[in-house]
Amino acid sequence: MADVDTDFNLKVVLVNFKQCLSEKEEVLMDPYLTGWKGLIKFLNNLGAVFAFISKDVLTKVQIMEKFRNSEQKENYFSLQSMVKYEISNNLVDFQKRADHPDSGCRTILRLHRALHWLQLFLDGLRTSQEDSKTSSLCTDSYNIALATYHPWLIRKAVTVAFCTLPSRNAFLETMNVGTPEEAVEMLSDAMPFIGQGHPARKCLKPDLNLGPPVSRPGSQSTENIRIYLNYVNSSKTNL
Ligand SMILES: CCCCCCCC/C=C\CCCCCCCC(=O)N[C@@H](COP(=O)(O)O)[C@H](O)/C=C/CCCCCCCCCCCCC
Repeated sequence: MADVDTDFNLKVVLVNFKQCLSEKEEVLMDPYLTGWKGLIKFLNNLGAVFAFISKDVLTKVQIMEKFRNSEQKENYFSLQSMVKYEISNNLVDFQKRADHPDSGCRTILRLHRALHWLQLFLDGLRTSQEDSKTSSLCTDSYNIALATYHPWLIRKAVTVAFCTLPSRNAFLETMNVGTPEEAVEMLSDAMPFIGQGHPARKCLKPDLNLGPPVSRPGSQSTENIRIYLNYVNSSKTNL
């Protein structure tokens, strides 16, 4: 189960996400979840105001770890195998949260949206002026990537939490990759890869691009992925 200790190093987290992509262009679940556990460490260091966010992420990581420790673990080896398995076996609620309230498809979709927030936020941090407010950077990224999926109460709570964030430079230091300047340099190296490269194309894009279908056009796998992409892009995905 999720073992989330206290040290955080953004470089290590990014390496975990980079390792998500297999040679066959599958997104591998275990390094993906390890990457998330690294991010939880960071959230835990931000103090009590952020506890509700880190608890939500931890719950979602634990849902996925439970699948990976179950008899069906092979079906949850990658995001592609998960989509294939859950959709073929009617394990995803499409209309309302009902028989499968915590499906892997639903849970991963929420984690992916949050990674999109992270991508925007890190890019904002990297390209902003030294005196920029982290709360504004956070809010702007949140409004683009996540706010539409959250109810009013969560949006308000998040906005309040953002106001407690440290300054931009203090923030860059918490990455544990050296001085703020070195952190910016590291982010500059990492952003192309986050934006278009390995994990990005598969893990960080808001539309959850699952990459090339694992089998031929017209096959059942392709159809499953098409169904999942419709689910991701549908207006009802907040169920
Ligand atoms: C040194 C820079 C490194 C930055 C590292 C940042 C680390 C944090 C990374 C990501 C955090 C985002 C986590 C957000 C998860 C949101 C998942 C979600 O949408 N959950 C909602 C829906 O779930 P269900 O109820 O449908 O199961 C849930 O309702 C919301 C719960 C809590 C609110 C989440 C708000 C997220 C705001 C993102 C900001 C994170 C703050 C990070 C501060 C830098």
